[in-house]
Amino acid sequence: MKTDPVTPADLVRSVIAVPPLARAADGSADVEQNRKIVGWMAEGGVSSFLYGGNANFYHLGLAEFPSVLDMMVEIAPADGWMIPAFGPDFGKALDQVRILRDYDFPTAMALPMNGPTKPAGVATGLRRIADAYGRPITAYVRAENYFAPRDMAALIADGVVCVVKYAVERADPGTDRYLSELVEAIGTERLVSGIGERPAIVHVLDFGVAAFTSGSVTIAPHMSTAILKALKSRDRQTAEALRERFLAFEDQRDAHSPIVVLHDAVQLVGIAETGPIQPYLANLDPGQVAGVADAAKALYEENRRYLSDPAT
Ligand SMILES: N[C@@H](CC=O)C(=O)O
Repeated sequence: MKTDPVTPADLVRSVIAVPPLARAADGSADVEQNRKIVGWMAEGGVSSFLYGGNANFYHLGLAEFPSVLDMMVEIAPADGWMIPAFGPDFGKALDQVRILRDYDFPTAMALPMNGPTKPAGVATGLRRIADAYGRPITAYVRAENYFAPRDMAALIADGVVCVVKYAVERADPGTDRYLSELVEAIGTERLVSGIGERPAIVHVLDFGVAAFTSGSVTIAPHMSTAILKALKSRDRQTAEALRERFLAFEDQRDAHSPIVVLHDAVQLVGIAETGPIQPYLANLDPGQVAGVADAAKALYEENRRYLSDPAT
């Protein structure tokens, strides 16, 4: 498992997978099923695994936190970069990074707080959390002006933040003044696109961000890895043709909850038993299952076809 400090090169060596967290029927994190998920992605060229939103870390309590971190260490591939998350509120974040100090993860991600915040307060909070952790943290922005670009530049310059995951959704990802301001303030080498395959091409090729995170890579790791490869060689046409195959599944995720659909889809296609999702989320409603299963199986099948013949 990677334990040395994060460098810009780490961000581009693999798609940064954001997998679900499989749980056993009793609700405990299931080591063997999570190992299967990681192993499947590793076969597809993935070596970076971020346990954050899709693993529903938002609702992970303090008491369970160490056992889930232990599991991440246990299932990490030899060359794997495992990134846990903490938060989203400041108090839980501080408590969790005190636990994280006992582990060798080189960074951990601050989940974005979807509640009362001010940009200056977020900047101060991230600085205090990183101080308590004693290591640089990964920042995650999902909402316009969550933090000020100039504050983020200072946090990076001071070694407080080592990666920024950008996930503000736009109808047209090519029109994004906040992202432009962020690029202007912090550059691109520590900035990753954080909304999966859909906006990744525009973020990487047009805004210059370094790489991208993905949930659907859990279903189709070989094709997602191929998108990263195409982006690295600035082959937009290949990247777009591959991305097209993800969209029906991404539509299901957008329609019913990206986290829940991914969690249940991994089981529906037979990669692993993901089991019950932690409240306050809930598994798919019965009426949603058929549509999700169809789209997930189609994506999984596209990946299998790609694997047997990348030219198709
Ligand atoms: N939210 C995106 C990327 C992960 O953070 C996804 O699930 O595809």
